[in-house]
Amino acid sequence: MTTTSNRNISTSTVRSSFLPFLAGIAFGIASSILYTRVICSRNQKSSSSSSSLWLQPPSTLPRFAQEILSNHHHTNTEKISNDDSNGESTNASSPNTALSSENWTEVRLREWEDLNWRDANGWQGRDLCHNPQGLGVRILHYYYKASSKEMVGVVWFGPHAESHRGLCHGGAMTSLMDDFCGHLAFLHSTSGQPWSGATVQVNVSLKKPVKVGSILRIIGRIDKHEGRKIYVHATLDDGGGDNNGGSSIDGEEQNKDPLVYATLEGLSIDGVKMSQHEDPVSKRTWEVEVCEHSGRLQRRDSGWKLL
Ligand SMILES: CCCCCCCCCCCCCC(=O)SCCNC(=O)CCNC(=O)[C@H](O)C(C)(C)COP(=O)(O)OP(=O)(O)OC[C@H]1O[C@@H](n2cnc3c(N)ncnc32)[C@H](O)[C@@H]1OP(=O)(O)O
Repeated sequence: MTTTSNRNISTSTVRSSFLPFLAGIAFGIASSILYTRVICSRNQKSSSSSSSLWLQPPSTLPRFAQEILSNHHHTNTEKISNDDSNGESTNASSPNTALSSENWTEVRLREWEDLNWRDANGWQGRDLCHNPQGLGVRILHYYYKASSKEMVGVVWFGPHAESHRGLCHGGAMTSLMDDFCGHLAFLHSTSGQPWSGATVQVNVSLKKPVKVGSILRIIGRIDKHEGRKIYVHATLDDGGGDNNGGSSIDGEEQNKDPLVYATLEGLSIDGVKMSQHEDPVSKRTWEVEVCEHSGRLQRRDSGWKLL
């Protein structure tokens, strides 16, 4: 009797202490599920709200960019030449009038577009300003006019160029200026040495903050060529006019002066050999051809013909 009642007591004691234990475990599991769900949904919300940060450049470009792109059609289907002066007008003109001429050539370097070729030929990363997947400052197009030593580009300032909230680093604007100065010098090199030249001075005046997501215009020219020194002046602006691609309320096109964000006084040195590589890639030259797809004049590096 005593043994049975002891057993009953101990069974009920075990039950009474085990049940709260089970309830505790169940509560723990339920709270951890709830916690995980709350955290997950928070993360989903934050990732979906921050996903706008990872947007690529808009598909509809501002009017000035559309004009730059559409005014460079060329109907000639012959190969032009690999000489700087051939196939291009000798009439120097101001940047704005020159933009409507057909003598600008789109600049295309293989290492900007063909990332497999880039990886296979000695580059170790991605170009700061020309990475097609880049989210910092990205030059979408460069056009060059040899006769007037001018270049114009369409630039997108992506989320990785940010410094102050919603605004871009001055360094992003300066990187762009450095690139512009270097490429203008590479395009106008008279040293006769292929693949040579370097930017040595970039004096950039930052005039106005650039918002993340902006699409702006970079436009400039070689001012002076003294010996090996190439002096470049450039402006980063909004292209003027109605930059949203629309028109004014009464339907008339607005014709505003460009809003200037930065200016450059730069210096490049012609004929500097920056790469120690001795291979066909480092001996590339420029070739001007008509693109068989777009019918536009293009200035391509001869690397497009290499394996
Ligand atoms: C066809 C395919 C094309 C492909 C294109 C690909 C594009 C890629 C490119 C993209 C580009 C993107 C942009 C980039 O990222 S370019 C990369 C960033 N730039 C650099 O890293 C350059 C660093 N600097 C140097 O390495 C040396 O200074 C160099 C090598 C340039 C000197 O060089 P070198 O030893 O040969 O020159 P020198 O000493 O005989 O001097 C010669 C003259 O120059 C004058 N001087 C020199 N430095 C300065 C200075 N700081 N300010 C004012 N003046 C200067 C000097 O007084 C002298 O003048 P003078 O006494 O004769 O009057």
